[in-house]
Amino acid sequence: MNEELVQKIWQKEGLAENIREHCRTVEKAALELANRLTQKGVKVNLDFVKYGALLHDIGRARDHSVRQGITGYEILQNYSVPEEIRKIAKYHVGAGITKEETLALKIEPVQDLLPVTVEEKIVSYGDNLVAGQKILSFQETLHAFEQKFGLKSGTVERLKLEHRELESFVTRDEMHELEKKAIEKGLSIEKLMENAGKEIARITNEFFPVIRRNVVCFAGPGNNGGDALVAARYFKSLGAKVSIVLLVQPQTWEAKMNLKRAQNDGIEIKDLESTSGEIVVDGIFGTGVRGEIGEPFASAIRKLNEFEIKVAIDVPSGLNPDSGEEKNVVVNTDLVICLGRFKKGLIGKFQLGRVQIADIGV
Ligand SMILES: NC(=O)C1=CN([C@@H]2O[C@H](COP(=O)(O)OP(=O)(O)OC[C@H]3O[C@@H](n4cnc5c(N)ncnc54)[C@H](O)[C@@H]3O)[C@@H](O)[C@H]2O)[C@@H](O)CC1
Ligand SMILES: [K+]
Repeated sequence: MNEELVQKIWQKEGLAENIREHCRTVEKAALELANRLTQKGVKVNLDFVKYGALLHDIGRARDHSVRQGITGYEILQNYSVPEEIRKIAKYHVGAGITKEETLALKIEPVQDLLPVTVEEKIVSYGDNLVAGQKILSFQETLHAFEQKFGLKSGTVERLKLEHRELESFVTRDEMHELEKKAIEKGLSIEKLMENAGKEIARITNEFFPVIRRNVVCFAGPGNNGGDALVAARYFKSLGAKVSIVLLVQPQTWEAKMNLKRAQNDGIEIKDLESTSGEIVVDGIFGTGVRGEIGEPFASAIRKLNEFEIKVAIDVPSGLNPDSGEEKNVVVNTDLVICLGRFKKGLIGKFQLGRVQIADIGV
């Protein structure tokens, strides 16, 4: 891939001059963001970002509808452009488009058009920040999006998620600092854990209604397990049939306390072997995971992966929260609910929207 090929494609497809200029501005915004991420140790392919930005609007040579991303993808199939760059064009429109929205907008074929990789998200987000030839701040962009799409629209929600993933993520240590500051301000781990459990149940229920369904909460030794024990109580109050799989006795005071509360609430504790259900909540390990995963945790992760719907608390167990490296076993999650902030190790790993952020007060 090189500049010459970009020029050739622009020329051959007859892309209007003002759109070419717009693409140059998006290239600038996207590369600035990509460089900031690289400096923070996030792996980004700068070529994909550069050429993806330059070609993201190629569909507009023929198509000015919301389908232009797919049209662009189709155009780029006629050239020797890497698939990673074609997909940047395909998924850049708005802050991505969901399958349901493609149906409503009559975009065919009906499908999710949501960015996944870090490069796809950078170009989609960079494009959103550009108004005409100007690069706006996130706040200015958010305001404009709220005016255009409505405060509670899916597009505005996804723009915020792009911002949280690309511009306000944290490492394990940074999260620890935020937690300390919250405690100095008068919050406690107990309160943060209560907030976390409540939000996990609420957000899960929004994606996968839990009423009358079997929800199994897997709890590991630390505070990630504590969150799962709190969530169990809230799932019950939402009408789910809840049980807990306790892999080891809780190790922290807050988790121990919440085990008692769950038991007092009449929630059943089940063995790993006898458990089954539809929705499973992964509270095995969060940001405190270290080294390889041994027993009984490795078997628990394998068992958990057999459930139909898998929701991870904070980080899928088995994933390094800073580097994103996968350990010997890892939870294949459908939805991750990050507590307080997006965790660095998850950048570029999930389709936009599949990582939600729970506000816990930090
Ligand atoms: N940071 C915050 O503000 C908050 C964090 N909370 C939760 O707390 C979590 C972090 O809690 P913890 O620091 O207790 O950590 P974890 O719950 O992630 O796990 C730590 C525990 O697992 C054990 N462990 C780690 N790696 C292991 C391995 N490979 N094999 C076997 N055992 C292993 C450790 O010995 C320790 O007992 C977060 O991910 C989040 O879910 C919430 O409770 C609310 C607030
Ligand atoms: K987890």
